[in-house]
Amino acid sequence: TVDLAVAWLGIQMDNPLINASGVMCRTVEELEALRHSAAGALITKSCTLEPRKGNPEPRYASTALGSINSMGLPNAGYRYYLDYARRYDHEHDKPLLMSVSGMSLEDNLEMMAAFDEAALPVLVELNLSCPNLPGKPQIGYDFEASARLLAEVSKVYRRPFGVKLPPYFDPVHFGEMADVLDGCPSIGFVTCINSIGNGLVIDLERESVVIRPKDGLGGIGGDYVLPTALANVREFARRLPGRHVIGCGGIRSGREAFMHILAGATVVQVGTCLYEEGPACLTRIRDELVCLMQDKGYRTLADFRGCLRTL
Ligand SMILES: O=C1NC(=O)NC(C(=O)O)N1
Repeated sequence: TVDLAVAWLGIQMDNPLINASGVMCRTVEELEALRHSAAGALITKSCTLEPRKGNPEPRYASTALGSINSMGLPNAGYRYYLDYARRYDHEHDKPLLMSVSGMSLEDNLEMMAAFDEAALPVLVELNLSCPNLPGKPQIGYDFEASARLLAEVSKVYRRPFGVKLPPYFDPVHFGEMADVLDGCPSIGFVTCINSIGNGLVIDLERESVVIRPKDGLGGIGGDYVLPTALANVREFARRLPGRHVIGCGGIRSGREAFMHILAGATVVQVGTCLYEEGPACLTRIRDELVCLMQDKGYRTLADFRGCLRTL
């Protein structure tokens, strides 16, 4: 029989599926639905110091091959998610991860210090890659700013944490960001990838863009991003052997989940597919992954993790 269990950074999951931060995780109701789903763990919507309404709508659209979004970090503020984490039954329930995405270095430090003070058995994923804040660049594309932020965060948050990275598209950049992360001992995991930023989807009939913010520019997710996501997973897993990589991008069946793990991912996150299909997709993907492993003769995820063949 197949065993999907994963133990990493002090948490135990009975399967490797997590929601991607931002999808179905902004309210307690959504988080509770995820907690009752087949997800092996759940992660909260990236939080900011104060609540945010986010960008003007329409700010999400689906396409035949995936999605485009410019949500603009709508969230209830970090205190709301910290409160949910305080009430959470960490000992008996599935692991809870928290995503943090401050609007400034100071905001990130204030939130991370609060999370440190709370000393909850959660894993924090620091978002370096939101592409949808007008006028603000993705920190993950500024290697020096990323290094400074991680050094400062490590001083106020004294436990291992992770980062959500944007996609990189050049081996030199994989190397530069891996060097930044290698230089920060607190980084226990990296999540590759966030949406591919600032794409443009056009509605041919209306001869129009499909989302309002930034004249139609938004983060791309879904089938479009799978090859880029797999490349980032494999390249960071190779360069950071002592850290975990969470694979995110283009997963909509057991097949892509298998590919991400084959490329080196410890566990995987599901975004666009979860948004479009709802939490039942996690049951489907989990079962598809089991069947695929059975067909291939694998009993555990470790039997094939990181074993992608080259030619
Ligand atoms: O990090 C993020 N990635 C996205 O694709 N969208 C959200 C957002 O816009 O809130 N944030």
